[in-house]
Amino acid sequence: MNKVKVVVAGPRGRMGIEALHLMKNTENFELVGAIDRVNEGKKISDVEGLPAIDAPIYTDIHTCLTETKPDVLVDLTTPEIGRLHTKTALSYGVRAVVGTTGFSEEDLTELKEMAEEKGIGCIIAPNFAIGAILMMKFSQMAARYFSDVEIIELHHDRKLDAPSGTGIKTAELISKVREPKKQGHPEEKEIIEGARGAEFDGIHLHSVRLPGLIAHQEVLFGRDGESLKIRHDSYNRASFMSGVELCVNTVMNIDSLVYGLENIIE
Ligand SMILES: NC(=O)C1=CN([C@@H]2O[C@H](COP(=O)(O)OP(=O)(O)OC[C@H]3O[C@@H](n4cnc5c(N)ncnc54)[C@H](OP(=O)(O)O)[C@@H]3O)[C@@H](O)[C@H]2O)C=CC1
Ligand SMILES: O=C(O)C1=N[C@H](C(=O)O)C[C@H](O)C1
Repeated sequence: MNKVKVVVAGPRGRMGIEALHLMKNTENFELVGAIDRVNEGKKISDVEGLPAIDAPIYTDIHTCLTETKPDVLVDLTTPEIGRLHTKTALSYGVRAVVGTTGFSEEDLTELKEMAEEKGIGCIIAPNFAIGAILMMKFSQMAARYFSDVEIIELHHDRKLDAPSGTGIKTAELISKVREPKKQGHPEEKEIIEGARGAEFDGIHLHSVRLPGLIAHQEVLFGRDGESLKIRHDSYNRASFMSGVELCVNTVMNIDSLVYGLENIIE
């Protein structure tokens, strides 16, 4: 069996550690390296808390990609560094699976062009959890009947970006089918700035950050005399790993950029 050779960026992070375990435990994946901003020259197994994998750690992505020659880079870092890693990987002809959130529309356009130019796959997935994908799909379905909707995303307080990638993706999917409208009272005023949350195409998005939370989202719909609430909860980061596995396998067989797992899971 030809194994898919993978490099993971962000191996000490909350998602990165889970991804290392996934690589170790999945028969057709071979972890050939990791990109970390510390631990240059060490093996993954030398770092306390990381699984027993002999693959080397690099601080420099260029050296890593040149020496390990991976098929796929899995990026689980921060918006700034993830953007740089993804562009670099594509420029080397390495496919990318990106879980990192916080990319702008311009970033997505640029990466799409790069992937097309190189004729290789790139998957940018704001959420890898199957339940979250269904939550987004169900919300899009409901928005055909309920044009009044508010999104509340709730995350742990170590999260850098707001709104979450999932919140933005949900608003994008809803806005494709929702009858355009400005919600709330036409003369509504914010007494404290931000009270009505962020707005995407007239859809209000609220971000909650609390210790103890992992990743949660509620999509609230209302119409005369009734309401509908669609909620998803990730209680651990293992919930994202079947999506990572699917993406690493899928990215090997596509030749352009896919933004969102809803385009892969029918
Ligand atoms: N798509 C999905 O389903 C999911 C996506 N995410 C996203 O994944 C990303 C990672 O999340 P999470 O694991 O919780 O975050 P963590 O903060 O736990 O991990 C981020 C990792 O990136 C590393 N990093 C930060 N800056 C740099 C840099 N300049 N160079 C190299 N490495 C760097 C950090 O290293 P250091 O410790 O040195 O700072 C850390 O190991 C986020 O964007 C998050 O939104 C999260 C969960 C699910
Ligand atoms: O930072 C997180 O934790 C998560 N980030 C992603 C997002 O921004 O939507 C996915 C998930 O919600 C967890």
